[in-house]
Amino acid sequence: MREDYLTGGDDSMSQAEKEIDKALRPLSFRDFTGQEKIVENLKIFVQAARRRGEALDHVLLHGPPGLGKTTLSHIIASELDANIKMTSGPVLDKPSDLAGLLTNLDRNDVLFIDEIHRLNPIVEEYLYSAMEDYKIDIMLDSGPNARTVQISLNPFTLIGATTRSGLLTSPLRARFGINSRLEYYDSALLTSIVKRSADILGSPIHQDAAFEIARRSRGTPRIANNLLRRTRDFAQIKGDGTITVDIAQFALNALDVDHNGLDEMDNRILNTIIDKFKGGPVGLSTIATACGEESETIEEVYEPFLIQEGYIKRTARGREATELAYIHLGKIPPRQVGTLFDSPLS
Ligand SMILES: Nc1ncnc2c1ncn2[C@@H]1O[C@H](COP(=O)(O)OP(=O)(O)OP(=O)(O)O)[C@@H](O)[C@H]1O
Ligand SMILES: [Mg+2]
Repeated sequence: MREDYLTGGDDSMSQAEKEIDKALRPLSFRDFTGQEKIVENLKIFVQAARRRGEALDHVLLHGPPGLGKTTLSHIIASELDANIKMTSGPVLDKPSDLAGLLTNLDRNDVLFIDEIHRLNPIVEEYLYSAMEDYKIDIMLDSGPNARTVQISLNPFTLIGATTRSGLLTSPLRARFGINSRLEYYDSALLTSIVKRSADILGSPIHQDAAFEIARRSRGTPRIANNLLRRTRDFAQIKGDGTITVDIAQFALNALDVDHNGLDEMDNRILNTIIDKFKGGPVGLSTIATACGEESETIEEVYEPFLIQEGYIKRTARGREATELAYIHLGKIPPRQVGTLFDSPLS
């Protein structure tokens, strides 16, 4: 499989970190832990497409960051024995950027478009005929001589990834034959991911330590791997290199990951809703301003997990803190405050 990166990559990571990240990335369906139903289906679709010698149907992968959308896309291409070209929505400025990519695809190759919800609408429209009929219009010349010709493309598979499937237009969404939503991972799955990663890094880890990291990773493999790497640093400096549960707890506390796995921003969001807005309901942009974070980031990264774990509720009037959020922060939920003062004698 050949991989072409047309995006700049994540500049926030050092070269060494990128290398580690690459080493930890599962390369086949077999290495990919969890998301069982999605993987089982994809295996069948990939096998069937291969048997027919056809391109796999277009695939949309959506779900919160760090759950394995990019990883799965690479795996799909590799299992198809196809090349993968990678780009992302905001990078494709005009139709000609997309045309350049599409005309360079070999038969049955994969084109991966990350953040597909951020495609320019003109580029998006241009994509429709490419996805549907493997055909695009190309503009020749300009001015009075301008004319368009239609050219045929090699059959290809588009894999689109997004953290915000709600922002996709319905015509685009309808053009994906396979549509999969990745879910948060449970602690057992994350424990095995942590153990596999520790193994690759050559770091001895105790089972209860792997579980501790897993359970405090917000259901997300990327976070689990990051916490493992940082914990490994603590184990090497403060211990003998073995990651024990004591080291894991020490490291996680030092990293501001609380006992339920909520990080500093999660807690700031909950504290804000409760202390500044009486528990809500309060609008997203108001929370964002009060927390000093982008609304988009809160909605994409923090909120889905806080909702899934039952700390906040989304109502028509905004976000509300639940009783669990009060208890988590050691505060008295409003309903109980009422009952404290409602003396049965009065
Ligand atoms: N199922 C899995 N098993 C093992 N490791 C995984 C799994 N899913 C993800 N990972 C690890 O987590 C990291 C993040 O995954 P990936 O980059 O695929 O997430 P993503 O969904 O594309 O995130 P984003 O929305 O931020 O682009 C990968 O580098 C990989 O090492
Ligand atoms: Mg990704």
